[in-house]
Amino acid sequence: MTAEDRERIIAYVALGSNIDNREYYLQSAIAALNEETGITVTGLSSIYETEPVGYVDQSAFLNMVIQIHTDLSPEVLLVTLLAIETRLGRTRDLRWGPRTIDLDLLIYGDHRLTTPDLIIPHPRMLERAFVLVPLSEVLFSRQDIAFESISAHLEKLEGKEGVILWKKAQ
Ligand SMILES: Nc1ncnc2c1ncn2[C@@H]1O[C@H](COP(=O)(O)OP(=O)(O)OP(=O)(O)O)[C@@H](O)[C@H]1O
Ligand SMILES: Nc1nc2c(c(=O)[nH]1)N=C(CO)CN2
Repeated sequence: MTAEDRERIIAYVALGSNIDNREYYLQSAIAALNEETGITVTGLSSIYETEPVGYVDQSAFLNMVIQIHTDLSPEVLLVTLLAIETRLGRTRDLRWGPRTIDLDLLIYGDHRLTTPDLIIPHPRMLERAFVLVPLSEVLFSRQDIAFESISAHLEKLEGKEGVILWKKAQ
């Protein structure tokens, strides 16, 4: 089977960071994903500054969601996400604790999957406004943009322009 024969799946990945430099980690993760064979970044949400949820005694997060086109299987895609997290200094000291970068696979086409290592759709995404708000944005208004414009989009972060301070409703 050639690359052309393989099915291209549209998938959505959530990004989160709450260790400085948060913008650097988001940008680096998006660039790393786009450089992977079998992954093309095709859309992105705005970046939202959000209060920590779950374990609350930690710094505010930057969160966003991206759309990708991929011909990787869900399992290989997950391994790729975990490898990029590790390359960007992610450690796992505390569940839901501070992280340089968190990459969660939210949706993979219309597939449903439950294995010990991977659940799709992401089991906690419907409880998380910091996922649902940017996911809605990328689903409904920002599809299919060119990667070149992603860098321009992220440059807007300098001086915090374009960062929306958003607090979870109680
Ligand atoms: N859809 C998914 N996306 C990412 N990881 C998943 C998914 N389903 C299951 N996992 C598993 O969850 C494990 C732990 O992920 P991670 O350390 O990023 O969790 P977390 O971000 O702290 O918490 P949460 O899972 O609530 O977002 C991963 O190693 C992976 O095997
Ligand atoms: N605001 C916010 N809170 C969180 C986040 C996150 O990305 N943003 N991630 C968590 C574990 O996945 C736990 N809590």
